[in-house]
Amino acid sequence: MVRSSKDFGRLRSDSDPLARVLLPPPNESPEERELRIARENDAKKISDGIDEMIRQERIERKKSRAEVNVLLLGQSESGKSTTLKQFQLLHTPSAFHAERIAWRAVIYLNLVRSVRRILDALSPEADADDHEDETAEDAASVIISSNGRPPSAISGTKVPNYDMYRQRLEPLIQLEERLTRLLTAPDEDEPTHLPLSWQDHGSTNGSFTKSNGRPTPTITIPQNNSHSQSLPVSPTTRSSPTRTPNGTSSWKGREVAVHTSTNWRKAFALGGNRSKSPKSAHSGEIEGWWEDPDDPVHALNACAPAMQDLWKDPCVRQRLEEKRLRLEESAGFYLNEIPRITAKKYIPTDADVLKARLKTIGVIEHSFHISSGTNRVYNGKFTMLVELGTNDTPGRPILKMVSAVFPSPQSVRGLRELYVLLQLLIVNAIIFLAPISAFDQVLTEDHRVNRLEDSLLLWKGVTSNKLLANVNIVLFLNKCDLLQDKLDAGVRLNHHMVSYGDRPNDYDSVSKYFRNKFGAIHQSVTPNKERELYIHLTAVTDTSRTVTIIADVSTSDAPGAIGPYSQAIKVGDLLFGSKSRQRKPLKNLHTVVKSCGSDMGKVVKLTASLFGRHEMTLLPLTASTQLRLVLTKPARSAVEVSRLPKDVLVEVECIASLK
Ligand SMILES: Nc1nc2c(ncn2[C@@H]2O[C@H](COP(=O)(O)OP(=O)(O)OP(=O)(O)O)[C@@H](O)[C@H]2O)c(=O)[nH]1
Ligand SMILES: [Mg+2]
Repeated sequence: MVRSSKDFGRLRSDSDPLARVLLPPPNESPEERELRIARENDAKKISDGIDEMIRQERIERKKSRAEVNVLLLGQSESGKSTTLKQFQLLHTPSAFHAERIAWRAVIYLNLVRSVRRILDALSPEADADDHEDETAEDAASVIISSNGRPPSAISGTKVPNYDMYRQRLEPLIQLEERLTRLLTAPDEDEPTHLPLSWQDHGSTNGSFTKSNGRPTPTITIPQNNSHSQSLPVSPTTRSSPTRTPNGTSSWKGREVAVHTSTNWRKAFALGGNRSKSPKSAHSGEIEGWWEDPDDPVHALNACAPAMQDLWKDPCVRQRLEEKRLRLEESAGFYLNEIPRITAKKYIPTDADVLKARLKTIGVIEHSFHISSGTNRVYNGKFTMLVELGTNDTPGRPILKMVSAVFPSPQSVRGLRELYVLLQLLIVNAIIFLAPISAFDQVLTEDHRVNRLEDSLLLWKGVTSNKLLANVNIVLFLNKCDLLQDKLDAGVRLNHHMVSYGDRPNDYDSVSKYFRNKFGAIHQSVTPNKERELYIHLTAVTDTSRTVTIIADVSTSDAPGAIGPYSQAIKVGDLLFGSKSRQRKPLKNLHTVVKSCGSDMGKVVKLTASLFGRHEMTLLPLTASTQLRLVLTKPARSAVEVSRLPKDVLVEVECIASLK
């Protein structure tokens, strides 16, 4: 018997509530039907296009072999995974978009964790902890003082509604546990393996349990021992230790980390087989997880008003301020966007995915076929970016791995990782990330160590390494956006780093100081005095800024090259402002394009990208000037530049002179 698609639709709808939603309206006229079918065909075309792009990328990936290996290094939360995501967004956008839905669970968990951190910080038990901790911290302040705690943190603003908030938000505490289990559930390929409970991991601290001979992801639960080598718990300024209301320590404060050698995205797709393709976002297809009563979105959605009330409560904010718990700086901060994130049909945006925090354990690698650009090194070649998880084995594995350029045996978890690590033997370039906003933060695993000082030590270890003497190094002084906010909020660098002295506490001076400091360390310890160091001031969560830098990494003449040190500084100045720039408003954008145009033959690269500031700087142009344009609106080419309205102001900066 031949059935029409309508029949199939009706049959499917009996068992599938989603299909019912997709059924054509009962009294559809022939014209409406035609329109609907045309709409559906269009949607299918878009969807097929995406599938084809993904397929092509896969084929490309299989055909090519990695020819350029870039290693991402830096302390935990320095931004390595985020940089990887930016590369992915730039070079394999379809794959990036295809994974957006899977990040929903991580974003939910990040949001729920922020709420719980507030509740924990407001709890009466937290005040008792502050009493205990302060003595330890004061004693521990050596060269760089750790995060001092003001007396107001101990007895300060009371939050009259605390109990009410705790009660209204109780479902979120359970949701946190559920999401953690979901995220750390084993692959679908292992249907017989039950999700591991947190108790199973209590003492594993990143070790792996085997199921059917294969590794399964674990929740890493660091110990609170200050000398332990375990993971940092808190991403930002130290927060109160996590306690349950009765004061016993809780697993819930621990950061979730999933080993990357498993197909974690599959595990992340909420609802298993009911997980939805991002196609639906483009085509308007309705495949709603919101129809599933078990989906976490319902608990979140129901708690959204309570979350909003908590976050908007002036007493709460005052108390957090007193405790110096700056959640805005935290990894995975979504509290300012509660209604959007908790909406039933929420689909993460690119920016949401970039902000999402999931700790990396093990080795993660992404390969890109870089076909744009004119340089002879990267053009048409396959580039592999490798991130080394920092804390999965005791004893700072980065330094161990890098100094041996080979892992310790226990850090190799399978053939795939072994393969990746073998690739490291032929590493061409290192991107080292140092989050310079962290100057007032301490490592969670050791409250005596300032995070920035830890980065400097790591930097020294990497740059002094003899085996890496001929590897180009690109330094990302990262989280500049947070640095700027912090300095604007009046946090003083010299309170935490005495060597800064009485220099001005503004962004330009501070960033210059850090550039010089990292540069000087490299200069003094590098075994290869000829090696060029490329330094960028970055905010890798910001796509428009990072794209420009990534384009530089991918298109310069030497592997990993961005340009000589002095040149890179100017790139940073461009992105974040420099006193030395001449400022001159420009009335007509075409003038800029024209004046560039006359030198076009000599212009090596003309880059344009989104930039949020309505101002411009124009340095004198000469016949041998390389130009960079940073626009107030998105634009990807000079052609687009000339199409912008005449009154749009741009920033133009000379970044180097051609030899
Ligand atoms: N505001 C801001 N946030 C950033 C920046 N770079 C990274 N982040 C955020 O910081 C958090 C940590 O970044 P990751 O990329 O996960 O850090 P990582 O170095 O991979 O950390 P591990 O996997 O633990 O080694 C994420 O939530 C990022 O979104 C930045 O420049 N600015
Ligand atoms: Mg990571």
